[in-house]
This record gives sequence, structure tokens and C-alpha cells, in this order.
Amino acid sequence: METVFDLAPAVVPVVVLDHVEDAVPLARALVDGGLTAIEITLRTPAALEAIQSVALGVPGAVVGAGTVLTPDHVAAAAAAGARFLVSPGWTDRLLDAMRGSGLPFLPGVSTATEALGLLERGVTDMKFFPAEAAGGPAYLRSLASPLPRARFCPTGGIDADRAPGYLRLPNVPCVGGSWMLPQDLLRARRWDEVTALAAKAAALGGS
Ligand SMILES: O=C(O)C(=O)C[C@H](O)[C@H](O)COP(=O)(O)O
Repeated sequence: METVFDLAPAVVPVVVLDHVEDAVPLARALVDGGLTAIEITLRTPAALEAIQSVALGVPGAVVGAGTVLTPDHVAAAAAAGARFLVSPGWTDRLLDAMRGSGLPFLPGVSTATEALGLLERGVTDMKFFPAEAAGGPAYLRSLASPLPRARFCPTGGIDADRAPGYLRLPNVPCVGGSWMLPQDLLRARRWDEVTALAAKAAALGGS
């Protein structure tokens, strides 16, 4: 089955969107900068409609849903056209729902025990959240040897300076974050500047 890591370049922008009408220009700005896999978090009332607008209106984008917390979120995100699902943690119920959706998904972990729980259930691809607070690259480096099958997308507190420290780890195919989407640029709808920041972020992944 296709995984999130097959869909995503090395950097996944994490979007918190207040206004639906910003979804398409924002996604275009990110895609123009080379960030084609876009996680829109289900943290705002605008999120589901935003996912739908991007899925329908930005052909170069692969839009996913973040902050997926419940089976209802899974169903709503899939119905809106999300192509992948990301959650900050996991429960058996949530995992069953994500699996049942048929979409690629990244459940979140922040400890070796939680990662082991996913591996036991046949899930090798996970999000490491909150990455900086939970131990940063040193923690993930320490997991590589005892848990060689686990692959992580760290997110939470990562910025352009910190991302390379994760991306050079063998168990990290991509990182996520919102550092290329500063609130002042979004509020002012300065999409060209978002594209410039996105291009810098995309370059962190090499070519
Ligand atoms: O709840 C989720 O599923 C999330 O998507 C959490 C986000 O990945 C981080 O909140 C992004 O972290 P920052 O780059 O620090 O803004």
C-alpha cells in the first residue's frame, strides 16, 4: 500500500487555517515553492471545507488532514477528499478507523513503547510528536538501532535551522512543521513570500 512517505517530499507544511477562502491561494503558494504534500489540521471550523477546496482546486497538491483525533474525523476528512491522515497520537479505535479508510496514515508517537505498539500492529510509518519537546533528533537517533523498522516524520517545534538535524537521520524520511507559514504573512495574504519560504524549506530536502 502507498504510504505517506511515498506521497510526501522531505518537508510537509502543517497548516492551521481560519478562512476557507485562503485555502486555495495558500496551497498554490506552497506547491509553487515545491511543497506538494500539505497537511491541513482539523483544528479550525474552516478545515474540512479547506481540504475540499484544495483537493478540487489545486491539482498539483496532495492534501491531507492533520490533528485527526477520532473515527468521525477520519470519516469527515476522507469525505472531504483528504489523501492522507496524520494524528498526534493513537488509540486502537483511531487506528482501526484510519486503516479502514484505505488512506495512508501517520499515527503519532513520542516514546519507544508507543512506537512498539504500532510495530506490533504492523504499522511502521509514524509521526514523532511533539518532536522538539519529546527529545529531538537525539531521541530518534537512539530509536534507530532497537527499532530498525520504524520510520518517523517528526513535527512540533521544528524550524528551518532544526529540520536538517532530523533529515539526516536514517529513520526520518520527512519532517513536518509550520515554520514556512508565519501568521503575519498569512494574515496579510502575502502568498509570494510564503512561496519563497516554502522554496527554502523544500531545498532542505535536497533534490
Ligand atoms: O496535531 C497534529 O496532528 C499536528 O499536526 C501537530 C502539528 O504537527 C504541530 O503542531 C506542528 O508543529 P509546529 O511546526 O510547531 O507548529
